[in-house]
Amino acid sequence: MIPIDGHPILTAATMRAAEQAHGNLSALMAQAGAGVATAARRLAGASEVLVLCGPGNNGGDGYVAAVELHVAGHPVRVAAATEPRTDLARAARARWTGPVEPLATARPAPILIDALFGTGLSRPLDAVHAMHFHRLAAAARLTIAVDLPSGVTTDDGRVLTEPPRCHLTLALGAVKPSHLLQPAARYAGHVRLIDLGLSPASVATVIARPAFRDPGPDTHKYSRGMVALVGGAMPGASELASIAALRAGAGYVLHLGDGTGPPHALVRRPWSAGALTDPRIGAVVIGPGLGRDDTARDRLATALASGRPLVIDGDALHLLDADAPRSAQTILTPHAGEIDALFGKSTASKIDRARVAAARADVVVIFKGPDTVIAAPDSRVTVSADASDWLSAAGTGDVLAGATGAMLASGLPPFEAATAAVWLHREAARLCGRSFIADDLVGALSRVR
Ligand SMILES: NC(=O)C1=CN([C@@H]2O[C@H](COP(=O)(O)OP(=O)(O)OC[C@H]3O[C@@H](n4cnc5c(N)ncnc54)[C@H](O)[C@@H]3O)[C@@H](O)[C@H]2O)[C@H](O)CC1
Ligand SMILES: [K+]
Repeated sequence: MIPIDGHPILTAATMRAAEQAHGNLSALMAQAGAGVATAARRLAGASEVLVLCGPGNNGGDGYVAAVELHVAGHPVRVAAATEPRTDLARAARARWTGPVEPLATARPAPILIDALFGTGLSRPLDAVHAMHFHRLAAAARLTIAVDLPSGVTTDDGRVLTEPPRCHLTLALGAVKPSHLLQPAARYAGHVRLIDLGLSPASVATVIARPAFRDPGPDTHKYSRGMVALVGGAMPGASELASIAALRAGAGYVLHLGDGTGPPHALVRRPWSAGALTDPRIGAVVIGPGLGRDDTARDRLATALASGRPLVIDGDALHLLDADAPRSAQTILTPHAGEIDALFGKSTASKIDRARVAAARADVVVIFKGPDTVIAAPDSRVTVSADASDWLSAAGTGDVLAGATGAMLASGLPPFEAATAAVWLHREAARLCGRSFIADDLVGALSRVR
């Protein structure tokens, strides 16, 4: 049971390919079931465990876990709605010598293990089965999902049948997209990986603590990174982004636009057509508070023509031509509405949409949300889940844009800069606790760094 940070994300198809390449599915199931049993014993104390087993190999993992718990002397019962239908699950079922209670009449236990369906789920659950799954979960103190909470898809975060909210999901062999993507992810609770030794390769990974560029004895303010923030109609937003860039670690932040006041570390200059020609500018951030009028349009055109690495956010995303050729490294920071507006609506998974957008616009995309997906044109993807729900407040996007500018100006390549900023922003939100405002989040950036 290990943390998932930095681990590859596999779809159901790539998972099956990894299993086939391994060759010994029976050994994999034995390992998976043993891993589930070990985790359950660690968390259950002396409490009784009830394992719900489905018809496929997810159910097979459940039977193996039940046998392992029994052998270890742990009180355990099994319930199922249907007989096993795969050879592996039948073999696992045959090794369970205790009774199998019908799901509909199963007695609750304090610890519930959901081994009904995993990566093979192809349609909604039978309504009566779903009802009893909820009944048993409501009576349990702890619900542990094997591989996935039964009812969610594997690859795109969809919910076919609403499962109970599990406390823990044990991802078998690899993390799957639905462990991270909403709405499925909210049913998984904490996600931990059970390593099956598959070492699968994937260009998609779970976000991990980044390698920040910390200052050294030879560092000066420009080498730490100079960020220019292009202001506009609402200077409050671009100032917030400016201060976020400073707090995220930029050595010098220039705010180009109107506005006065603290902090005095922020250098303020009025906007001019030549404002972005300073060769020391390592990143330009444009969009927070820019407005969408002709002035905004002119400023965006100047920024795009400047050849400086760019972070394009907020209003600037509404003025951008996604298909125009790029003259510089570019990071876009759209939320779902902005992705729709820029690239058209789609029912594809958030990971696929971010990837398609990045390739089409030849940019790094930070597709924001409670499940933020960062994608590069070369199809690398990293997903940040478990963000604080309290980030749903005005100004938090401006803070991310500023932090992204700081990371880009520090010399990190765009994909790494975007990843570092998203991680920093998420951790800052964690430090802030509840009911914080964007200004608090800015302060927390320093504390996380
Ligand atoms: N990843 C690994 O290395 C290993 C994974 N294991 C486990 O195997 C499952 C996937 O098993 P599979 O048999 O392919 O699918 P499920 O058990 O999820 O589904 C069973 C079966 O049921 C049918 N079905 C689909 N949806 C429904 C429905 N709503 N109602 C009724 N029946 C349904 C369909 O025919 C499915 O095939 C994976 O998650 C792991 O838990 C192994 O342990 C080996 C190692
Ligand atoms: K399950």
